Amino acid sequence: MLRQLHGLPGLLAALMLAVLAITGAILALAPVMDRAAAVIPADGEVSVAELAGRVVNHYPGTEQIVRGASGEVIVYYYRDGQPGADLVNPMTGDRVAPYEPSPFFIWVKDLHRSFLLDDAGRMLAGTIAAVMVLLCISGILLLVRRSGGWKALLKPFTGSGGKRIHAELARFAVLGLLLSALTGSYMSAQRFGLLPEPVETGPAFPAEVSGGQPVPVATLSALMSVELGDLRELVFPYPDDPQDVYSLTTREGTGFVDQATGELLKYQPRSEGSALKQWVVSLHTGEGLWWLGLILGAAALTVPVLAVTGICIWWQRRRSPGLRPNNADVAQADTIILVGSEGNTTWGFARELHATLNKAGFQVHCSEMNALADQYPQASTLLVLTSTYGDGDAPASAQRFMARLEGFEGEKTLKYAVLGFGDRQFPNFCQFALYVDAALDKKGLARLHPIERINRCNASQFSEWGERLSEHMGVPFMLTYDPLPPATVTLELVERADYGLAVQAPTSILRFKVAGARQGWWSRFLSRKGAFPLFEAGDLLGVMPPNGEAARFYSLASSASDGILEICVRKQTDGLCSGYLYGLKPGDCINGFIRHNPEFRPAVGSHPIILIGAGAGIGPLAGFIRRNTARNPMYLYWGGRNAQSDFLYQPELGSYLNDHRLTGLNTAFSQSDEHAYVQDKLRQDQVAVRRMVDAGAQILVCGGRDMAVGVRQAIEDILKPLSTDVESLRAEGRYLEDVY
Ligand SMILES: Cc1cc2nc3c(=O)[nH]c(=O)nc-3n(C[C@H](O)[C@H](O)[C@H](O)COP(=O)(O)O)c2cc1C
Repeated sequence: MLRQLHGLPGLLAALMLAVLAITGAILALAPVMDRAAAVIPADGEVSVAELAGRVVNHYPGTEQIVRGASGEVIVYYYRDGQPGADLVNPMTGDRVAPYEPSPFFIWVKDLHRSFLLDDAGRMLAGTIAAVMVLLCISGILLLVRRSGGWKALLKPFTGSGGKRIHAELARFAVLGLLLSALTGSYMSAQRFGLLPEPVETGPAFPAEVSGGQPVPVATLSALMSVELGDLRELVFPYPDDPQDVYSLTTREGTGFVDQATGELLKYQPRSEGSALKQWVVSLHTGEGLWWLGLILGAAALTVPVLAVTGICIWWQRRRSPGLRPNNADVAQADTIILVGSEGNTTWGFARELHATLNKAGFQVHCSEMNALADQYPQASTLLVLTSTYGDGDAPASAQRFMARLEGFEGEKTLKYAVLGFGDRQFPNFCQFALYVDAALDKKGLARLHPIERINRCNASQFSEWGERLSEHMGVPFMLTYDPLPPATVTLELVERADYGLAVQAPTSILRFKVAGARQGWWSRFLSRKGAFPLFEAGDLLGVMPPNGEAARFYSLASSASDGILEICVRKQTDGLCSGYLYGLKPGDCINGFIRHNPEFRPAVGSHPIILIGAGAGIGPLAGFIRRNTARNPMYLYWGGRNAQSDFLYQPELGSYLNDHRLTGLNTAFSQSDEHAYVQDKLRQDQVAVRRMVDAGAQILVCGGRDMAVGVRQAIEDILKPLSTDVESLRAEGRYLEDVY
């Protein structure tokens, strides 16, 4: 909000602000030049009477003497019937120079006051001054936020480029700009009647004047008691009119002086309103305060630079979609997301992460990697999402990251996780993310979670990473983001098989007819919008829940060549989408799309495949077995609750065993006499499992998170004698998990 309040008016008014500022800076020179040209006597050295006496000696036709705000003395006179004005030396009354206001300054003043547009322009200038007040106040608050508090306002700023220049200049200039803007707004408001303007009528002409013989002006007692420094103007009486008087205006007020007696007649002190107005004018123009004028002028000169850098910042922010309006401040954030991106797709994932963590109650700051701050005082978690380009090079928004990391003084308590985005087709898959992970480790930061790499923006890999991150951060949340909104097709339920009701694990195998699916080469050839893509068991079916929430993903238990689309769904308590699917009757239709998941597939070849799952996790495993027409050795370990109630795929598995698509089946039922879980069966079978792994077996695990943790532990124990472990198998692509 604060940022919009600062940015939007700034953008709109940038050009006009620059005009006002530059002309203001030029005008600020006028008092300095006036002062430089003037002869200024010391305080108390010259009285108005002495000055007037000296001037009259040189200018017998003097009409008026004016003392400018910068101390210069101007005499207006008539000579040979012609009016004239000279700058004079108050010590002698001599002419210093003819008084000719510079046409250039007059033009600049008009431009400054009204954009050369009279009243309409004056109103516009007044509005711009008010916008400037708003910009200054919001800018000060942004500076405070950026520095991490009022006390830190004078500390060096972090950041680089335009942002840093903008912040540093603003810190230098903001008070001067605020003063100019406030006084300018005040003057405009008075001029247009928004604030009361003091009316200075002056005293009425004196009813009684001595009318005596005029005496020399230098001897008039009322003028002798006024110091030159207090004089504003002295207007002389008409020559040869004894009834006329001198009109004297000083800093304090206005009065009349009898030209024969020297007496002060009818003095009227200046009103408070008028004095205030004069002060405001001086504070705005620097008149009489030449040093303030210089400061204000210097501050005004920063405005064009602030406008240009402000526009650059705004443009950069628009181009970096990850910088969200609800982005927490560096100084306050407990979680930092840094994004390395060239084509902006990684920003989409970062946005989802940012929004999800925000919802989960974290104070999240998200920025590009190039904007790595020197420190994050409140942060405990640093999440880096980066793509890779070229030969393992940094993407555009991360090119300065490594250099900035050298100066990074982050807390050693800051824990980090790196998520790489790349493409396995490149030889250096997510190489830059690997470099970043190693560099952060070298810097002494602790890993919150080991680096993971996402191939071709795979949405389900991202969701799975989110699950593991959620575990590490100790707060439940789900990441669902699909960079390309999928084209859905309508699927009609043709058959369902229900299990598990008796053991409170209602689970259904749902089989859909794929409307619009085109199989084989013809499908590929046509491959037009709306055609259903080919799919394999282990791929994911994305289902849009009826209330329009984000898609939920279900592992496919069939391949396109099976002629049916099959999923296995366990109805979750309060599960929005699982409840929706579980409630379908044959003939009902849903909208779905395919998300390929090539990461979760049995390897081709003759090495044994060990399939491990529990509950509905059997779906893709059953699909793999169905497709095992080559009769490669395939073993299934599966856990349910009770053989009589939720033995999913029991008839199919029997027939797969019979035709040797399945080599061995080992089941565990937790609500039977044996009270066993699938990991218990693995341990019982550990010699066989170890032998298979030693022979190059691949393990695929599918099911709930708790089951996966138990299985991992069991396999870890089983592998101990082999001097290998789950992580090594995982790195070789021999331990795959599809966990939810
Ligand atoms: C020219 C080019 C070079 C790439 N080089 C690599 C690479 O070396 N390693 C890699 O894993 N991915 C590479 N990629 C894939 C991108 O990292 C991947 O598409 C990523 O999702 C892009 O994210 P971004 O749009 O946020 O930059 C490359 C992509 C392009 C277009």
